[in-house]
Amino acid sequence: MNSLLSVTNLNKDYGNKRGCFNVNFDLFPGEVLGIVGESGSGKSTLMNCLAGHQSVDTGSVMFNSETLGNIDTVQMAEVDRRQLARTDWAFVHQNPRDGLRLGISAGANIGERLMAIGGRHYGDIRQTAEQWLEKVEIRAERIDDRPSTFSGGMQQRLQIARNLVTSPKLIFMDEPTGGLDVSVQATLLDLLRSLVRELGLSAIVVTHDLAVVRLLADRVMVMQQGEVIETGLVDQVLDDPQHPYTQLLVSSILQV
Ligand SMILES: Nc1ncnc2c1ncn2[C@@H]1O[C@H](COP(=O)(O)OP(=O)(O)OP(=O)(O)O)[C@@H](O)[C@H]1O
Repeated sequence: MNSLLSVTNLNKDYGNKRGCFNVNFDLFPGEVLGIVGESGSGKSTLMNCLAGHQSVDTGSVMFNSETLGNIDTVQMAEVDRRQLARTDWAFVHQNPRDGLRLGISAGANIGERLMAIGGRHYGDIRQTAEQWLEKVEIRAERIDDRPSTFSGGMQQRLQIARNLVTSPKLIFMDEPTGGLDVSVQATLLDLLRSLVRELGLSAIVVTHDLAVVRLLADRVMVMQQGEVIETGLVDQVLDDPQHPYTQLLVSSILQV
C-alpha cells in the first residue's frame, strides 16, 4: 500500500533550541498515529511542520494528494498548501475557539468549508450542515445559533463537524480533548473513535494523554527532546514499552 504521508529526516530548530530532530515515519491510508511525550518534547512543533503551519529547516514531507499528486509539502508553493488545507487536510485545534468563527452561526461554520471547495446551492449546504450537526450530536435546531452560546464540548464537536464535512484525507488533531472536563472528554473520545472508524480517516493526534492514544490510535510515536525514541503498534508500545522514557510515561511516574 502506498503511504499517504512520508516524512524523511525532518528537522526544525528555534535558534539554538531544538524543536524536532531527524523525524522519519510513514502514515498509511486509514491509519491513526498518536504522538506522545511530555511538555516541550516537540509534539506540536512536529505537527505544525507537517500541517504547514510552521516552516521546516530540512527534510521532506511527501503527501499523496488526489488533486496535486505525490507532492513535497515542504517545497510546494503557498497557494498549493492553502488548497490542500481546504481539500485534503483538516486541523482540529485544542481550543475550539481557534478553529471556529464565533461570530457566525453553527450552520455557517460548517457551510463555509463547503463553499470554500465550490459548494453553491444554499439548500444543499444547509441540509448537509444539519446532517453534520446531528452526526456530532448537536440538535439540528441549533443550526442558526452562534457557537459562543455552546458549551465547550459542543464547540469542540462543531469544530470537528466543520473539519470533516469536506471529507479530508488527513486530519491533524492537537490535544482534541485537552481543555474539557473529564466526563466531556470521554463522550468526545467515543464520538471521535466512531467517526474515525466509520469514515476510515487517516489522522495524526498529538496528546499527552495515553488514554487518548489507547482509544483512538493504531500506532504511536513517543518523543523526547525533539526526537522519536520509540514507535510501534499502540498495544505493543503501551503494554511492553522498550525505552526507559516510555516505561516512565506508561507507569505514570513521569507527569506529562
Ligand atoms: N516559537 C518558539 N520559539 C522558541 N522555542 C520554541 C518555540 N516553540 C517551541 N519551542 C521550543 O521547542 C521545543 C519543543 O516544543 P513543542 O511546543 O513542540 O513541544 P510539545 O511537546 O508540543 O510541548 P507542549 O505539550 O507543552 O505543547 C521546546 O523546547 C520549546 O521550548
